[in-house]
Amino acid sequence: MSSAVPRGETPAPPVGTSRLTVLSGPSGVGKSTVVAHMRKAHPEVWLSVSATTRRPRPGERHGVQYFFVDDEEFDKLVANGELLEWAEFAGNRYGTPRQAVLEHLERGEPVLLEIDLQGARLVRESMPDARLVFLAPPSWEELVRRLTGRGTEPPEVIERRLEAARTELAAEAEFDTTLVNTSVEAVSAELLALMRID
Ligand SMILES: Nc1ncnc2c1ncn2[C@@H]1O[C@H](COP(=O)(O)OP(=O)(O)OP(=O)(O)O)[C@@H](O)[C@H]1O
Ligand SMILES: Nc1nc2c(ncn2[C@@H]2O[C@H](COP(=O)(O)O)[C@@H](O)[C@H]2O)c(=O)[nH]1
Repeated sequence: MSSAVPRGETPAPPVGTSRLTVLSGPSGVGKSTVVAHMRKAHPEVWLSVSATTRRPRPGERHGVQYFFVDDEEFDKLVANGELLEWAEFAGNRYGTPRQAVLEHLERGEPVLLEIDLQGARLVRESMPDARLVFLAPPSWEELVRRLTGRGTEPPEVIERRLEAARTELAAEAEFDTTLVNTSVEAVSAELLALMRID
């Protein structure tokens, strides 16, 4: 799949990583929606803010949903080893800032990464204690409905994301757990239970 080629990884950190949870799943399945719902009730769950070369969507703010950077800045983050993992997804690059993740893990806080399949694979290699959770749609048709209905991407980008989704759905067995996002409330509770948060 041309839009989803693993690109980058840096060495394993020395801290305990058992409080690290990685949430992946196809674009539009509802990862951000579930995480936002969960964090409303449990703000103690620390969510990593990724860097991306994607343009902000209406309402997205630098430092909140993402650190929006240009190609040159992203190159520097990679060159300086500042990313725990990074990948190209549907024409843009995305990466997890390393330092903040390690600091929160060192404090023993629950840490959540919301990243794509390639990133999840890289985290599994560098931090094998991390818990990998796959968020699946109730059906392919519902995934298409959600991604299209969100209205944030033009048709050609939706096509690229759906192409990536086929690969991601085929990789579900690589994850420790699958949660099916039929209900945001139910799946948020399941995720909290997996993270052992009351
Ligand atoms: N359980 C659900 N039932 C119905 N609609 C849902 C559900 N969960 C999320 N949605 C809707 O699906 C759309 C996509 O959700 P969201 O943006 O959270 O997906 P995502 O997995 O974070 O996508 P991406 O990977 O592209 O960032 C949104 O319009 C959201 O409101
Ligand atoms: N490998 C990584 N993937 C990431 C990261 N941050 C987000 N993502 C994933 O990218 C796609 C597209 O996101 P969108 O906001 O443009 O819809 C989605 O699967 C995200 O989970 C990251 O740091 N690394």
